[in-house]
Amino acid sequence: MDSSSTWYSLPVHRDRVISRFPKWYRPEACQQFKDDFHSQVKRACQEQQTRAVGLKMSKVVVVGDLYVGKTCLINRFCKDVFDRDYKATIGVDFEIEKFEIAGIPYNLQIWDTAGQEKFKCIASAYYRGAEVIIIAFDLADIQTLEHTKQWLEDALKENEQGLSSIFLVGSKKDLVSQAECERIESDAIKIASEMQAEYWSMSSKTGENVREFFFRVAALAFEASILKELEKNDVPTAKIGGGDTIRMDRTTAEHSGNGTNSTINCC
Ligand SMILES: Nc1nc2c(ncn2[C@@H]2O[C@H](COP(=O)(O)OP(=O)(O)OP(=O)(O)O)[C@@H](O)[C@H]2O)c(=O)[nH]1
Ligand SMILES: [Mg+2]
Repeated sequence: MDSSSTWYSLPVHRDRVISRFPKWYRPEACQQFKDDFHSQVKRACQEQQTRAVGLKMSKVVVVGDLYVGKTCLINRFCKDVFDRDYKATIGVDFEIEKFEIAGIPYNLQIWDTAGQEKFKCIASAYYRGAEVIIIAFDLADIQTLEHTKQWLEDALKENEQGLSSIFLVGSKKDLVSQAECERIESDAIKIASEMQAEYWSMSSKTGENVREFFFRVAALAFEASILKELEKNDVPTAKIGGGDTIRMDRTTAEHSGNGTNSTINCC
């Protein structure tokens, strides 16, 4: 059996089953203020009419300054570990996470990119086809928040505007007081709304909000994928039941299932 079929044949872990729509972090910092799946999506899942979504892998790209904690965030969610020692990402890595959402199998390919300037050339080559862009900054280092707009701009150069869901993440919540966190959050939420991003604060050290965040990412990406699939074969109508609008795009996501984890180095 080759590595591409190995990850696929693994069963979905009990801890990756999402049956209820995951909530936002702060209502004023979320782009999709609703507490259930889209009616069309629910119907498609109940009738097992989700077409290729169960076979699909959605691409998530995590970007941000060096040392903000991107690798730790992914490792906390995917492996439930935290490493105090800094090991810079050289180029890019990825992890594949298998979910079951509303009874349908679904996979996220989570790309961890290097924040160091000298590796940017290679990391940016992997931004393309991102269904989700996560921009991370360090709550204990305000300068890293100032750089987030540039990271988003770079990621969007490789992706069509409006087609990727965007999340702004403040990391290392354990390093700041509650009062400090709230002060930084109010600035971050303003930036997030300019970016049309959903905002979250979290800590990879304590694990606070990490699982909740990735569940929210998975559920929103899953919903967007199903709507895209349904729209492919349907008459192109902009409005559907309940007055919800389906986005009318035709882009196909990049598929690259060559293992559960890989490192690509550069320069
Ligand atoms: N206290 C605390 N430290 C953290 C947290 N997340 C990451 N760190 C530490 O911050 C340092 C950098 O973390 P990484 O995850 O390697 O940072 P990165 O963004 O992947 O860095 P590059 O790969 O160079 O882009 C490490 O020493 C981590 O232990 C956190 O939530 N709390
Ligand atoms: Mg890293």
